[in-house]
Amino acid sequence: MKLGLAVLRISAAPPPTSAREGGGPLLLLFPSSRIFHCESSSLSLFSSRSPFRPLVARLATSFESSQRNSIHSGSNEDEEEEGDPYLTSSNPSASLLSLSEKPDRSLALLDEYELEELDPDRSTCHNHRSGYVAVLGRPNVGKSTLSNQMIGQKLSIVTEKPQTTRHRILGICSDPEYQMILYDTPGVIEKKMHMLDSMMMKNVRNAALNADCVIVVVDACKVPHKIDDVLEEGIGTLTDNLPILLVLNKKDLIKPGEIAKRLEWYQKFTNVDDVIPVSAKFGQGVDDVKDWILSKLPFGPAYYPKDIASEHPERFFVAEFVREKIFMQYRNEVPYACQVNVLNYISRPTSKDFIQVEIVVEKESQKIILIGKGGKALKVLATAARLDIEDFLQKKVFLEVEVKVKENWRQDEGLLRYYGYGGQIRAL
Ligand SMILES: Nc1nc2c(ncn2[C@@H]2O[C@H](COP(=O)(O)OP(=O)(O)OP(=O)(O)O)[C@@H](O)[C@H]2O)c(=O)[nH]1
Repeated sequence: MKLGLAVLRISAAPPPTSAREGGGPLLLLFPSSRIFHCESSSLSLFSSRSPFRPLVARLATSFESSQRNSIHSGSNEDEEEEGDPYLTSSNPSASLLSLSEKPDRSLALLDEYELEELDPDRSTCHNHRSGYVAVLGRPNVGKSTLSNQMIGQKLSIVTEKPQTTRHRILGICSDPEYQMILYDTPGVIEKKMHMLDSMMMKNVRNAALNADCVIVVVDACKVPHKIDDVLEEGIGTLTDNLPILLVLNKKDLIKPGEIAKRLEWYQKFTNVDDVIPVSAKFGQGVDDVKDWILSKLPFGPAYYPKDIASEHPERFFVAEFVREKIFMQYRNEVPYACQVNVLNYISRPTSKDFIQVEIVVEKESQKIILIGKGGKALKVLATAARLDIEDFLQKKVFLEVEVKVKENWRQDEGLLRYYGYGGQIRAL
């Protein structure tokens, strides 16, 4: 394969005032002699201090395709009219990253330019395993807690409320010997109240399409139950081909004798390959789960550079942190009626980064609750979110939060796709 050396800078909207501290031109090896040199940058994604350097090759492809789309739609009015109104060339941030495509392993191999792994012998990968794992289960069973533990970093927000996870979150756990790519998925629900629920469940299913093995998490505190609903919703007809592990989570909350009984029940009455009891919250049994996954992953090179933990951009996690705080601070229906969008993310080398966030709610009454008397509640929320975001980004930020009403956004397919529930998120 012919290699090309590229300097990649992908533009974000609006363009940052300048490159972020600690960033710099990024040298990449591409599997062609073509040179990418796109103006401006969102070097926040590639900052040497950030662990979240998304798979640049995919972003480049995504950027390239959005460029192609703009040119194409500009030359063909009919097609532009038929297209998604949110993704036209007038929306410069329409660079999309598909969450259902597996990246090309050979590209990931080349991306590891920084590492000695460019050693040509590595392509044989006799001892290296890599693959995808779908983490499925009903709401609130501890899927996100388990995924975070395995990755060793908080990528998915965790609250005591069910259905916190809305997106399929891809987390990458790497070691010199392996790379496991985990899809933390929204909890499987049978009753779909909104279009949002249906789209979330479709994303659960798509996670299994890529999977080399599946983990079904159940809550050890609950009376043992069949997991057919989870398998049907999450895997569909793929059941025969995929190794399945049942993780009996929250074992810290029940007596050892009870754990043994539950293990026996699940081994007897579910059609899974193995059952492992864990306490995801306290990290007990998590290594056993990892060992099981490793035994099921195929041999082959890594899909992603070894030093990244996710391919979601930083702005995705910023929005998730705000959403987590909403779940923690507000009650009843309000958190479920909220959608958080990052409108602006501007890196400023001489002052704090500027992040502008909107919280979309469905009703004026929800907006009033969110803001609180004299804006107090919103201020508490923004402060709590900012502290977590700063901790995550390892730098100070200026966070501006506004609340908007969009009636029935949970039923609006176009908006839902724009918000990233259609299996594609904005890359930058
Ligand atoms: N005691 C105990 N609590 C746990 C354990 N794992 C998760 N939890 C708690 O269970 C609640 C739900 O955990 P999550 O990880 O958000 O569950 P989830 O399955 O991802 O939830 P959804 O977003 O509804 O899909 C949180 O309050 C966690 O702290 C565990 O091993 N032991």
